[in-house]
Amino acid sequence: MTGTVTLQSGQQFNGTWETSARLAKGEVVFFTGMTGYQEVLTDPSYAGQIVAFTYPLIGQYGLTDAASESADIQVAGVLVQTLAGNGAATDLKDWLEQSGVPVLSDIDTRSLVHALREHGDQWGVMTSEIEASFDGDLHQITETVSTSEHVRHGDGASGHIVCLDFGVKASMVQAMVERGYTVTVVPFDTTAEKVQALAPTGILVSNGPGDPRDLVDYLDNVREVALAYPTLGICMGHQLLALAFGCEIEKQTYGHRGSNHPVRNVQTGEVWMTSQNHGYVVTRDSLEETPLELLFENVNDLSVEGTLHRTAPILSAQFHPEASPGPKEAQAIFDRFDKMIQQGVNVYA
Ligand SMILES: NC(=O)CC[C@H](N)C(=O)O
Repeated sequence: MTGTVTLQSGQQFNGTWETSARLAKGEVVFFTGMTGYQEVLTDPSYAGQIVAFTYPLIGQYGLTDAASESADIQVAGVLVQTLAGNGAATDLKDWLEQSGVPVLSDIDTRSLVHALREHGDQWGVMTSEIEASFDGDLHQITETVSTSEHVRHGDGASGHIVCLDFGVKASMVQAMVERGYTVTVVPFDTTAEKVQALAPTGILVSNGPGDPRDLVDYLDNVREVALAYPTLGICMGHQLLALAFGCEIEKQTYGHRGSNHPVRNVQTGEVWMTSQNHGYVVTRDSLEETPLELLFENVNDLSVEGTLHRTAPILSAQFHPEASPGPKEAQAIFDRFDKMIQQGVNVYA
C-alpha cells in the first residue's frame, strides 16, 4: 500500500505504508545517526514528532530491552528508506505495528532532508488512503511524558538526586545510579518546598519534548530549586535554566539530531563528539548580563552547548552526555556533577 508525507511547505514524498495506523501529524525532523533507532523512538524528547532517519537501513539489528529510553515508542510517525526486518522475535516493524505508530518506507530521505534543511523543520502529515488537514500545532506535551508519582532508582550512598522530569531518558538516571546515587524522579512541576522535603543533595533538570518557552510558568520554581542545590540541566533542562536566569531561546532552522555533533569546552579547548537531539537553542548574545557563562560551544555553528553559573554550582549541557545513542566521551559531565555534589552546597543545610 502506498502512502504520503506532506510538509507544510507543500512538498510531498511518497512511499510504502508499512503499518495499519493510517495517520500521523507532527513536526517532521531528521536524525543522522547510523545506529540507535530504538533509543530515538523511545526518547520522550521526540514525543509528538515525525522522525526521518537519514541512515538508509533501519531495523537491521533488532531490539533489546536495555536500549529503550522509556516504556513506549514516543514518536508520532517514522520515515525510513528501508525498513529492515531482522527475522527474529525482536522485529522493529512488528513493534511499531503493535504500538500503533505509522511508518512509511521507501521514502527518498535524502530529498526529504534537503527540503527540511532548506525550509526548516516543519509540521507534516503522514497518511494513507485518507484525506488529512494540517490542523493542529506543536503544543506543550510535558504533562503527557512527565511522571505522575515519585519513582526511586538505585539506593546508592553517594547522595540523593531529585530529577525534575520534563520527559527524562532512562540512561540519564542510570548514569547517576552508576555513580552511586539514589535518584528520585518527580513531576516536572514539583514545587521547591516539596523538593526540599525530599532532602536532595543534587538536582537534575531533565530533557524533554516541546518548546521550553511554553514552560514560563515553571521558571521561577526551576531557578529557586537550582539555586538551592548543585544542579545539572540537560537539553530541555539546560534551556529552562537559561530562561530562568534571563537568557533567550530561539528555534533552529533545523535541529541537531544525531550522534556526531562536535562540542568544544571553551575553558580547556577540549572537543567531544556528542549525541544531540534538540530544535531550540540558547542565543549566545543573551548570555551577557546574566549570571551564566558559556562553557561549551558547537564547533560547527558556534551555538551555545552548555553553561556554568558564575557563582552557584549549576552546570548545563545542550548535548546528551548519557549518549544512548552515540559516543560516550561526554559522560565526564556526570563526573563533574558528582564532584559538585560531593563538594556540597545546600542552602537549607
Ligand atoms: N532533548 C531535549 O531535551 C530537547 C529539548 C527541546 N524540546 C528541543 O527540541 O530543543
